[in-house]
Amino acid sequence: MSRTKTWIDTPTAPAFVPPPGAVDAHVHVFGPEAQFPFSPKAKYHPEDATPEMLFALRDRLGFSRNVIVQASCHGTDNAATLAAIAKSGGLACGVAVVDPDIDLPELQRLHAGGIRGVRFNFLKRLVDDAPKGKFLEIARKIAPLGWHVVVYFEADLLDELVPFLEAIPTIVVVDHLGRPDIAQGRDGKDIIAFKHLLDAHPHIWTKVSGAERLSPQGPPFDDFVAVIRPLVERYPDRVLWGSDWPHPNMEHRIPDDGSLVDVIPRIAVTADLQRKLLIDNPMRLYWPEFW
Ligand SMILES: O=C(O)/C=C(\CC(=O)C(=O)O)C(=O)O
Repeated sequence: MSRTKTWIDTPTAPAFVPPPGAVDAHVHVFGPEAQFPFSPKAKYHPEDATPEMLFALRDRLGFSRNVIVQASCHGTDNAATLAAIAKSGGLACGVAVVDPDIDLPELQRLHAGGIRGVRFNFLKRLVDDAPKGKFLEIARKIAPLGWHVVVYFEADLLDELVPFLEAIPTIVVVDHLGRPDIAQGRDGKDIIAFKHLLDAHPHIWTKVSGAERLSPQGPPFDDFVAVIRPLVERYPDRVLWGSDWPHPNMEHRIPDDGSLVDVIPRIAVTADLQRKLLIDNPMRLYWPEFW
């Protein structure tokens, strides 16, 4: 598999200036492969996207902190994510991918390394299987540590996943809004179903991220803004935002991170909403000791 590069080295500086202390709550690191080889089961083979590159991007975009989410290309070996957190000087936390037989000492090691959640990935193009029963076992094990669960699925799976999401005993954060079809508009069936889910389950949060993946129109993402702004206003205390750098699998539509940041003030239109989205909500979840 040839290695793919899915990011711009020097993105545009955004016009929007995030408030001091803002958290970019969905990023990844890849490798470096020489030190942290990719999983034999990886479905893509990215170029190295190192912690140093991530921290330079964080500063360029005007953010203070990152949440590093273990990407599927590293499987359940969280070493690259942990190494990046360790290099961040306390400015990054992480979300791990773990096996169901993980024991308490290993969970405590991950906690000491800055992990605050686990991710369950349901995308068939990224993982071979997504065993709900085993995921629930993991969710029960991590709950006493005060961690939460991050779930990545596409809209066509939502109905089927509801009982599973209901059974998770922690906060659940849905990646990229459960990937609705934005072309359906703000009253489309995918968004209506997602609103029903959030209305009925106060423990379910969402990342209002992924404009570059979800918007058929592309920059400046007017279609995404029209559909997602009402959600930020409806669930102001349950939304997170992430750039998704280095944009895995986006080699054919590599986004400019500056243009993604400029979506923020259009979906969170007041200073109060921006503070909740970028500071209050992620800090409550990832750095509650400072909150
Ligand atoms: O990370 C993302 O936001 C999206 C991904 C990759 C991914 O999740 C993974 O590799 O674990 C995708 O849609 O290809």
